[in-house]
Amino acid sequence: MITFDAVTKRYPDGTTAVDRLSLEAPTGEITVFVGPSGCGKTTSLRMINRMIDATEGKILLDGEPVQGIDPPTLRRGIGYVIQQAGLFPHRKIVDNVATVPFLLGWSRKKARDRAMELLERVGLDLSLAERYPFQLSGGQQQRVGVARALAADPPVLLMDEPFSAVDPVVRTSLQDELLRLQAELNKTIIFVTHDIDEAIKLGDRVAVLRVGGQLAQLAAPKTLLSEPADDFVREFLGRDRGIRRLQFVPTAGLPLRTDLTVPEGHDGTADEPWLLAVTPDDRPVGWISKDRPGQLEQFGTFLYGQDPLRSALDAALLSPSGHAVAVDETGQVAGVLTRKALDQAMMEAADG
Ligand SMILES: Nc1ncnc2c1ncn2[C@@H]1O[C@H](COP(=O)(O)OP(=O)(O)OP(=O)(O)O)[C@@H](O)[C@H]1O
Repeated sequence: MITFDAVTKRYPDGTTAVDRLSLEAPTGEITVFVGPSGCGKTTSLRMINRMIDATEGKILLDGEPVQGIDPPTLRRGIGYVIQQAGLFPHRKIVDNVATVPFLLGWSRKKARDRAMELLERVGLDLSLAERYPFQLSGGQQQRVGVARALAADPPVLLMDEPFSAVDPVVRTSLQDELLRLQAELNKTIIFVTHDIDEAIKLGDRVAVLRVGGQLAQLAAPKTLLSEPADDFVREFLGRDRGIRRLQFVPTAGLPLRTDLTVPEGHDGTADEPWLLAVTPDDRPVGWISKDRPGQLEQFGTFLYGQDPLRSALDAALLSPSGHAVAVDETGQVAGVLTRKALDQAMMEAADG
């Protein structure tokens, strides 16, 4: 566990970057620091591995003040990932990752084997191992940065806006990869971002900081969205806070209609305005409208019971029928969540 106990950082020019920050980042969890530019996120992060020293207060690592640990020893137990990956430009990818284990006294072969294992773990093609950083895309470099930070198997990982320099698609896949890795590794991670969506997706807990370096709120993402502590947090969360909340509402147990599916090629005659055409093994093909029976209209699906209500809403909005198609893990239709049932579920979510 990492503990901030009334930590203040004043720079020599008088700027108070962090102001009496107190919080706990539990072991094995991702704690996200989020807030507007200049609110002290990076300063807070760097005080943990003593790249910056606190002016007042204490930071404890499993109860031990970091101020009492010499920086090289401290940093051996702390991986650090930054925005532009910060790779050594003249070393091959495999050697970038092997550097830390090698410095820790591992044999060159063992360090390289470990590096290859980690490159695979972060989802990189091993054929890239012999390349130099400039021969990789930004997203690939970022994965190498994560592999390198994990090389010495540190219990703590500090990540400073690690995914903000890549495009949104790559960014989403890096986020997914981090969550997948974390489910295996259970590191204690502090993750800095200014992107509230990223904070909500990745954080077990999210600390919202305001300019001046004060903690505005520390809460689980769901609580943050439903009970923002004050106007600053509410505003920072943005206008679509209501939609984001649906991310945390389960679809398990929602009533599905199973009488709206018909075999492919059906002529659309029924009392229903919309019917869902399915293959013989129950995979959705398209919606048939009573008004345009010869035409298949597009549909949207969500994984029933696993995807949240936000995905069901998205599926409904993707289709002119306004209904969402619920599928199971095999892709077969579990039923149809009608617009009416969806509206009901959203109303209940807003009340709760
Ligand atoms: N070396 C320094 N000397 C003086 N002031 C500094 C120094 N480094 C940072 N600051 C100031 O401290 C405050 C917090 O900076 P910090 O980099 O921690 O913010 P941040 O939340 O990480 O910002 P960003 O999202 O823009 O990276 C800012 O007002 C910044 O200008």
